Amino acid sequence: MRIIGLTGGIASGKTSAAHLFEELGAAVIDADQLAREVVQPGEEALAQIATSFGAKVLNPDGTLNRAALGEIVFADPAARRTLEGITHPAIKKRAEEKLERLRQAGTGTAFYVAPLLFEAGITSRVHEVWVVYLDRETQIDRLMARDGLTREAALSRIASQMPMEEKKKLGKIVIDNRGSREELEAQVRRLWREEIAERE
Ligand SMILES: CC(C)(COP(=O)(O)OP(=O)(O)OC[C@H]1O[C@@H](n2cnc3c(N)ncnc32)[C@H](O)[C@@H]1O)[C@@H](O)C(=O)NCCC(=O)NCCS
Ligand SMILES: Nc1ncnc2c1ncn2[C@@H]1O[C@H](COP(=O)(O)OP(=O)(O)OP(=O)(O)O)[C@@H](O)[C@H]1O
Repeated sequence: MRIIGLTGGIASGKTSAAHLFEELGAAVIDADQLAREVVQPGEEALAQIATSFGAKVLNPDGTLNRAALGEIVFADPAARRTLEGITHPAIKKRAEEKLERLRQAGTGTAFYVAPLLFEAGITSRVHEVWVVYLDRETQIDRLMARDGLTREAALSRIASQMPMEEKKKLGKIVIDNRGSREELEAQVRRLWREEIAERE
């Protein structure tokens, strides 16, 4: 099974691109989704987060208060590393399990969508890396609009990741998402045809 790592900066359009590939028939595993699964009530990682960060990162019903935790970790690199130390092993384990299931089902190509593919050193687990790219101002605008963040909060999230220009240099294929959704879709369709369908 060929595994394509799909990455890019925050709000670059990874999820949007992955949905389009999925509509065309691709198998997709999304690290952000796995990150949500591993902190569900009853999961070990949630208990560890509560121990490390205190009850202020929990909602009254015991679920994770993502906004409160986000405010802490995107302003403090040491806190972010603590959180990653808890969640990343659980995310990687779940990803391996899902990939194994796809392999057993005879899947030809699978996308592993992960914002921190480079930062977390997961590139060795995929066969090639594709990067969804966006210029900084468009990235700030889309991030503020999607998550209702101030410019300052958007900038601190962007600063917590490898700069997009660096990521762009490391991609075998770069999907340019500066344009419209239609332009994104056209690129995805072309890549599907030329890089996946014709090779399977
Ligand atoms: C801090 C948390 C609670 C904030 O939750 P929130 O719902 O606001 O954001 P969400 O999870 O949807 O992430 C949105 C985007 O933020 C960026 N991001 C998330 N975690 C990180 C991180 N540790 N470092 C840098 N960027 C990150 C990614 O681009 C991601 O796509 C959450 O992101 C989290 O648990 N992060 C740690 C797990 C992790 O590293 N996830 C990234 C995928 S491996
Ligand atoms: N070509 C486009 N034109 C306008 N808006 C877009 C385009 N592509 C994506 N968006 C919007 O930009 C925002 C970010 O896109 P998306 O959620 O796909 O990014 P992402 O890389 O998965 O982000 P994250 O790293 O935070 O998970 C979303 O609100 C999405 O609807």
